[in-house]
Amino acid sequence: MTKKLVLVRHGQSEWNLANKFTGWVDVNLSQKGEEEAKEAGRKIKEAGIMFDHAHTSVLTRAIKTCNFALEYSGQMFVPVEKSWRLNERHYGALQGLNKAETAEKYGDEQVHIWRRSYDTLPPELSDEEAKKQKELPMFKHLPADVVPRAENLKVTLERVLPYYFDHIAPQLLDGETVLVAAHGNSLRALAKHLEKISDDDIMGLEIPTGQPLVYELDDELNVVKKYYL
Ligand SMILES: O=C(O)[C@@H](CO)OP(=O)(O)O
Repeated sequence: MTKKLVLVRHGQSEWNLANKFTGWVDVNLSQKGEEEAKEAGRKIKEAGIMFDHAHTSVLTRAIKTCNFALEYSGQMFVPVEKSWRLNERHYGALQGLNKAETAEKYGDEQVHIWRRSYDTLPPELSDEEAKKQKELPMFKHLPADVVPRAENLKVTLERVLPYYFDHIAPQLLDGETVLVAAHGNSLRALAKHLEKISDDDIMGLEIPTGQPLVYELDDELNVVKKYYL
């Protein structure tokens, strides 16, 4: 039996709009982002997709996108699980900086490497910033060892996959239809695994905001079909 997994990258955030590196900073959706998330819900409804479970990160922009997608597809009853493991990739000391200004300072090439290379880490948070981050209510229950100071896609993949294997895959294997509302890079990590994309080729994969991406999977969770609604 074909299994269905739908990924939705959160709608445009206030920092996507301001062109700032965001990562684990908990910014809100922009007006346009809310509209994108509602539209994702309408598209899901139109496609007749009904979910058994939904998963999102602990960051507001993804949670709101998940809620809007469920509300506008008429299925707010669906149980939602939240995990830090679905958070955006941590952008380290780049968080809060403007992407264009950073490219002027360090060069386009360096910024492209920080943004899209599989295994180059961006500069880390300072001790003081790391301490402040750890005190935030959404992270204070996490062991210090798992709160990053910076992540590349490789590290992101390594913390997303255990969640996929333990929480999402078992539901798919039970024949359930699952929604994951998360972030550009946590979803790129998941897509890399599902589509068996190489470390080099993953640099070229972009997932647009607010557009539901459907994977149809076989009994061993291999992708048989992939399409955007
Ligand atoms: O700033 C971020 O956290 C991400 C996603 O918006 O940016 P990038 O496109 O560089 O991965």
